[in-house]
Amino acid sequence: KKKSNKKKGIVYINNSYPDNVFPEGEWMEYPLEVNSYRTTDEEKRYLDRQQNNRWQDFRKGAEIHRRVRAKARQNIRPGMLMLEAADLIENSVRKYTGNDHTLKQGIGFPTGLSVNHIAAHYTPNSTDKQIVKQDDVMKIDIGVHVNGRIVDSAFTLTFDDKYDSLLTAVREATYTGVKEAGIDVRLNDIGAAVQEVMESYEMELNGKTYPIKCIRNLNGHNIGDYVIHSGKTVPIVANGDMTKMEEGETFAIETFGTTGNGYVIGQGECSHYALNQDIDNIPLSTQSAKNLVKSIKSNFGTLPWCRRYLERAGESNYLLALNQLVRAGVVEDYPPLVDVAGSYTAQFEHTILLHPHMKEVVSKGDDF
Ligand SMILES: COc1ccc(Cn2nnc3c2[C@](C)(O)CC[C@@H]3OC(=O)NC(C)C)cc1
Ligand SMILES: [Co+2]
Repeated sequence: KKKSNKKKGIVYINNSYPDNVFPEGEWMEYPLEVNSYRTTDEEKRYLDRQQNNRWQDFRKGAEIHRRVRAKARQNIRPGMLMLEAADLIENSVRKYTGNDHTLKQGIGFPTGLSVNHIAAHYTPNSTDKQIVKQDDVMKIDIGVHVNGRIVDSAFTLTFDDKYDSLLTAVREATYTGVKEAGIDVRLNDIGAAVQEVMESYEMELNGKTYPIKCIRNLNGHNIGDYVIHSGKTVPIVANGDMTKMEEGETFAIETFGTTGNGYVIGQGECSHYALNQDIDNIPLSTQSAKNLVKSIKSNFGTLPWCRRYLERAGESNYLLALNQLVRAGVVEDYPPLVDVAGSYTAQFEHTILLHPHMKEVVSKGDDF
């Protein structure tokens, strides 16, 4: 008799998909007729089938992502601690993946809950007393990974419809980026198309009119196995980058709109970190630093993590050693990225898969 894998409160997603075939995302034609002289449609489909396990991993992660973000939208409310909001999201991912931050499947990166002028890379540390407020513009950026295939998708949550034109501007700009993306498309052209849509919007707030700008130093990015940012950045303004997207690549297409300067700087207490690649021969001066690297490698590998996850993995009094690792270049720190105080920033993001024959918006849902 098969041992039931139903531990208390865990609903493995596999029970819903016993044949391990997961729902496909939204299929889109490529904008450019991909130079088909290279391969026939038959060859393209054959090529695609070779990566089926990889595509299934992304689709499983995306199905979990849709369920988790729906729960977030239904349950996050003003008056709640940011810590409670983060736990709600992270426990939901853990419920569907049945593990806890193993390298097999689970949380893909720290749950982003950046509000208002803070655009990205904020998640509460354990001592954080911040409360969700009625007027907040909260960017909920959730990562789910299955075998290192990271689904990176985000939306902006508000509790007041006065921000709706900012959210519409960013949602339409992200949809434009998703539509323009494709094999052989130049990254610059995506940025230009996004910028044109974003900057055609304005927001009326407390009797003042704000033009909506792109945050020009935030970008989308390609995604590698266990690597959230694997080298290519997708600009959200025209930036002259003639690099092309390539077949088989995975991209996080994200745009950020703002009523502020349209430029972010790193500021405030850091929560987000990730092991850098090729760090094995960087000399470490203290035993505590050496022990901490071992713990980070075995818990997260090169996946991004935050202080709460390190504590959950059993580390304490780690801050001095962590700062040594950051100074040595072994660990990268990602402080909160902020526009000017008093400004409002919004984000929408999807993960897209560049199959040989078609583009799949794998994180697409009926919400965005
Ligand atoms: C350490 O935890 C993380 C989590 C997610 C990412 C994924 N990412 N990589 N770059 C970015 C991102 C975010 C979090 O999506 C949003 C914006 C940011 O864009 C950007 O251009 N940033 C600078 C180069 C200025 C990276 C690290
Ligand atoms: Co993201």
